[in-house]
Amino acid sequence: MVGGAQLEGSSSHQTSQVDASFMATSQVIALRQLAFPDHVTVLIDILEEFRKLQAGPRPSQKLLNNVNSKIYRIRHFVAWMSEGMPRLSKLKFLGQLDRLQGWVSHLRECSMALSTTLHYLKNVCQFLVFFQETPPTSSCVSNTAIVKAIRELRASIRSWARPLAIHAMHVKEKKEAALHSMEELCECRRLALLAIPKLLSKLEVQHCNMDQWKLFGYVTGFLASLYGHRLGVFLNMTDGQVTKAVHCPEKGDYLLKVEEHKTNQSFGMAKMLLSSQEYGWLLSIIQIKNRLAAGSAKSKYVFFNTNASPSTLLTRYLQMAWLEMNLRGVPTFTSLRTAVATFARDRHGEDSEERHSMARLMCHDTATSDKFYAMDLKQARKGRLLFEQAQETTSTRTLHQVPGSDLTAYRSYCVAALLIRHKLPKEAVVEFQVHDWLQRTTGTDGTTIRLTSSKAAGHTFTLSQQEDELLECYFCHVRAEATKRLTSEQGRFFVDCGGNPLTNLYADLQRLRKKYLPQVPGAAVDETPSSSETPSTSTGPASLPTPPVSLGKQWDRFLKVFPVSLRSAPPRKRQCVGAGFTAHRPLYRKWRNVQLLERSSYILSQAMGRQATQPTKEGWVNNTPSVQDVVRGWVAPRDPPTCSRRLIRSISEQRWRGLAVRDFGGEKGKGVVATCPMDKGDVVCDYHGTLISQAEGRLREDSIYRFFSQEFCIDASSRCDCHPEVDTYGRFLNHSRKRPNLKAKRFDLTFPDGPRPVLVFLAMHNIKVGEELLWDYGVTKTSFGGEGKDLAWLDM
Ligand SMILES: C[S@@+](CC[C@H](N)C(=O)[O-])C[C@H]1O[C@@H](n2cnc3c(N)ncnc32)[C@H](O)[C@@H]1O
Repeated sequence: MVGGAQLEGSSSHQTSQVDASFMATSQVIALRQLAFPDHVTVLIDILEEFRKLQAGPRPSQKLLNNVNSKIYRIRHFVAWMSEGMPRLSKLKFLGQLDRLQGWVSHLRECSMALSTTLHYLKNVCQFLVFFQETPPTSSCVSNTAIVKAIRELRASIRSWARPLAIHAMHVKEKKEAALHSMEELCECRRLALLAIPKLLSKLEVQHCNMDQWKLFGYVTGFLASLYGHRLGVFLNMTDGQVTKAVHCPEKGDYLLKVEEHKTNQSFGMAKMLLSSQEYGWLLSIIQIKNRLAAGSAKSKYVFFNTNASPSTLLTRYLQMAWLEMNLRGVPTFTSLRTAVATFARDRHGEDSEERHSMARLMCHDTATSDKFYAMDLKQARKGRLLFEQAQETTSTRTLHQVPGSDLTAYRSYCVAALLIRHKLPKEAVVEFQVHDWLQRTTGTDGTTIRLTSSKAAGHTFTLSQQEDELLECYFCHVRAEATKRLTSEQGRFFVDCGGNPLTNLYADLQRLRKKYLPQVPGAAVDETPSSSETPSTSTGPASLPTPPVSLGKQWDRFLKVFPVSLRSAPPRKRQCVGAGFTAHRPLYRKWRNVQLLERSSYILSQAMGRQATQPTKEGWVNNTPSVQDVVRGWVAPRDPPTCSRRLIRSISEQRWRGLAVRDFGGEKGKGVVATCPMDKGDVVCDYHGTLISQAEGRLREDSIYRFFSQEFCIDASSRCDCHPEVDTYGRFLNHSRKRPNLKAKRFDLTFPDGPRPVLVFLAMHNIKVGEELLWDYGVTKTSFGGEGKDLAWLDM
């Protein structure tokens, strides 16, 4: 028996390097150490051939390392199989089944990681397959023996699959438990923003190692929790790279590029866009270094050491800062990276362009991570949401648990932004159209909106990005919620909670005034809410001395601590106070209201089924909905969307809900977008025009607004005689072959003036606010003898 050192001293230089690193690991120490028969040249040759085949013509360093590891494992196998055997050059020992079984049991007995054992088995199996295909001429081992050996190894590999899967599950579980939350990452940056300037000023007055390390911890923690860069990126960041960062004077930011890091071969330089403040931190660190003793000043690295090398203890410094910030767990750069990459995937979707561009910035391989990332609660929740959304109807797609008063308050902020910040006259805000919103243009200085309705025509204003987001959120959620029950709407941007155009803007302003300026003497406070809206009861100054913004935050926290469910008991005063909610009464009242709403809807949903349930049977002791509560929540069932009476009315009056025409410009021109969520199967509108025969349709002058069905033609080239005052929607619907969300369906309806066929568009799946409505015109570039061969959009 020979020691491990002899195994290292193999003929190949590369192998010996790998062996050396392997020898350091406990698994190898646990493996029975055997002598590889170096004197058997046929073995050396065949191993060398195998190595070449595995490495291919131009192997990367990583591949070379992997191949060396493979060879190492095969050498171990050969050493085991050949030990004490005669005439080794005949290679008969390779087919010794009992020896092979002994080797497999030996692997099992060693305290190796499961995955490592599996590597041994797979590599040897691969080698034997290679051997079977290209046996050396001196080989006397029979093909049957090799086949049996391969079979034995494959059976072993299969038997490891299950324990390995269980092991992988445990690893994932551990990862789940260690994943930092998004709140932690944000909190880290918030606290770092406060701590870094203080540390910098302290270091300016007097240098102290502890402060310097903490500073490194805070700065790297800040950047890593945002960009998820590897430790190596911070270790290798040099003064030169900082001073050479690309500066954008207009925006005041800097693009910093770090050349040396683990994956620069695949991703190039690691990049970070820094604000001037963040960039200033790095410059200050460099200045601190230059003021210090010569040793540190020699270091070219930003996160310097007392000698010229980079600071190797950055992870320790990060952990020090983390501890000081009182955040959960013990972070490493890898754990922050995992969290950042997980949130990017959860937020933007697995295959989204946003996720991939974030991954490119953080030099991160999404394909590998998808294999190894743990599914966390948030992801599971998101998955559930997908299932729920797949079965969602408009009636269930509500802003759950957001009281009407809060929705109204949100609108008030939007109105106030336009009236007060942008100084728009009242009529302009009242007349602001959905169409104007959809036509807004985005430039470097913000989003510009041009008002077009007669009373407001000529008004133009520019919103900041934040204001744009505020209004977009209002449009997509609050307005969409308000208008969802309407059968048609007038296209005004600001509507009350019943979806009607808003006229009394001052009520909105008064509402805000009442919230924010309760003590202004003589401020005329209009106590009456606009007719169809709920007054904002929970936020009045008398009932709630704390500012309304913090109430919102408190409510979020309150809900987290005391989640509302059908069965949960309202929190007691002691519990509220214990959890830090001193002014708990309004929160408690709100909690009960939310539960009451949930319970009423539950009773209603039960009553729709076969067995109506009495509230008392649910075992609810208090906060039980009364008959009035339940009745209030009841909505009369709507006619099915395709009910002919309803269709005839909508077509005759050209009243369609949730549609707006948007000008996309260019070749595409106008199109129609949804301003309200729509459900699969919803009737969207008809293709409105003059019904003529196919033959007549062909005789008329060419038009892009003519619809040919198999039996008739609808001509929408000009406004129709029945609605000369409106631009009907159907004619503006654009085409998509690959992503249509509407399909055209023929209905035969009897109108007051007689029966006739109509073409109606139905939603093919649930449609979101802002989505363009598209249907497949049924033509491709090759249709009509290739007439449209130059029209790229036909195939899109
Ligand atoms: C029925 S009209 C649709 C409304 C039209 N976009 C407009 O502004 O009046 C059909 C014409 O719209 C244009 N169009 C339709 N779908 C398109 C698409 N996906 N991309 C570009 N142009 C499209 C083509 O010019 C087509 O002839």
